[in-house]
Amino acid sequence: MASEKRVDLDGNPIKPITICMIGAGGFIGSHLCEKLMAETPHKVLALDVYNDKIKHLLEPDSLPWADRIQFHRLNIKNDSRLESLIRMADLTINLAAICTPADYNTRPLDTIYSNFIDAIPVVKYCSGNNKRLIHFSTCEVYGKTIGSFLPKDSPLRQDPAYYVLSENSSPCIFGPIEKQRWSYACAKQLIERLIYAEGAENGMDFTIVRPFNWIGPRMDFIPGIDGPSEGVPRVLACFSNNLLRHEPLKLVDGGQSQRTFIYIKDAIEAVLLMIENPARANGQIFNVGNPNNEVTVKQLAEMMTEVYAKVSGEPSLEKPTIDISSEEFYGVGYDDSDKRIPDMTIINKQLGWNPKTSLWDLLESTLTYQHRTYAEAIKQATAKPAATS
Ligand SMILES: NC(=O)c1ccc[n+]([C@@H]2O[C@H](COP(=O)([O-])OP(=O)(O)OC[C@H]3O[C@@H](n4cnc5c(N)ncnc54)[C@H](O)[C@@H]3O)[C@@H](O)[C@H]2O)c1
Ligand SMILES: O=c1ccn([C@@H]2O[C@H](COP(=O)(O)OP(=O)(O)O[C@H]3OC[C@@H](O)[C@H](O)[C@H]3O)[C@@H](O)[C@H]2O)c(=O)[nH]1
Repeated sequence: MASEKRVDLDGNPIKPITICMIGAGGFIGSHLCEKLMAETPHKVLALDVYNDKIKHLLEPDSLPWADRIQFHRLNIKNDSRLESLIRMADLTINLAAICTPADYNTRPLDTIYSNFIDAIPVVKYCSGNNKRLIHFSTCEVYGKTIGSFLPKDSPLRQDPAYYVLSENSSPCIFGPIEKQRWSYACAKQLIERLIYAEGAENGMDFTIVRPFNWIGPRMDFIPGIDGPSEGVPRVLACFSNNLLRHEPLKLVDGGQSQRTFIYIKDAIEAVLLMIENPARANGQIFNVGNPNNEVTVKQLAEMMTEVYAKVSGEPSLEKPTIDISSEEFYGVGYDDSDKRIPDMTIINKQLGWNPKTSLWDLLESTLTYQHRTYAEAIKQATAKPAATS
């Protein structure tokens, strides 16, 4: 637990602060709250429309950190309490967003409002009240790699200069407007520019985080169990759902896109360093990812199938994957990032941070959690229709 002796990276004692965390009830928020409660003396004002993923931190009242976390159920679109909560805190962390790709092309208005318009008051209140802001952006702001425009057989595709994504030098390359997939990336890019401008013109203290596919327990939902049956979560939950239901994993356009996946617990270490080392983090944009964990989506599906068989003790299907077109899976207007390797130079220099967990290990702990949490509920849900017929 928190001790007076905790020091920052420059050896100065860390003073307890109050954090206004918007979107605290989501995947990343729940892990960040857990870390802050278990390992620091900081207080959290946790804002969200939901609190299911942090219930274990809020109840019972006898929890050792009960007086350091306070949940406020509110929608930042239309709640006048927002400014006073930001004013009560030393630091605001904004995680609130629509951030599932299935929504970007089917609900582009909600996506743009959520990621740009709704974030504007948060930036304004922080700037106007001289409060520090840590804002969650995304690796999607890079869009496609320069290399993806080269001929397929060009040797330059192997040159990192054509695909490694660097905060201060890589361009942001999106598809045409009719490819509404990019509504999210574009809204995130504009809010980054607004925050950067508040820093440049009005001296606001800010840090921008660009997460590269953070994954782990409590990510999204399992359709039909703790989310809508027709809902499409991000790939970890889609594939977990298929494995739990003994269905083949669906590979969008053959699963050739590449991603680097990082364990949520590694990534949260980086966020804690940003929180506690403002002098090193202010004014920075940080990639947070694990460049060593790169796979194609097809390779991810194969590895998840193998790991799930191990942790569940159930044999895998003879044909564990099937191909599906992006139009059938996501609808019209979908497009994809081809490859995402984060440059780690800046975060390494400023915060001395490096990711640790291999893809196999993070999948093993995550799929153990998925199996323990959902296997029984799925069994019951799938048994029901048979029992009533
Ligand atoms: N998980 C990743 O790998 C990843 C990658 C890139 C970017 N990000 C960014 O990180 C942030 C958090 O992502 P996450 O994975 O935890 O997503 P999440 O959907 O689990 O969490 C977002 C939370 O924000 C809340 N929220 C949304 N709109 C709100 C509103 N108007 N008022 C109050 N609360 C609201 C939601 O209820 C949810 O609990 C997002 O900004 C996302 O764009 C995440
Ligand atoms: O069942 C599925 C689901 C997804 N996929 C593919 O898997 C890849 C990864 O999909 P995800 O749903 O995790 O989302 P993406 O990596 O494309 O975007 C994510 O990136 C970072 C964040 O900003 C967001 O959380 C989200 O936009 C995509 O190529 C997608 O087409 C499948 O092949 N099958």
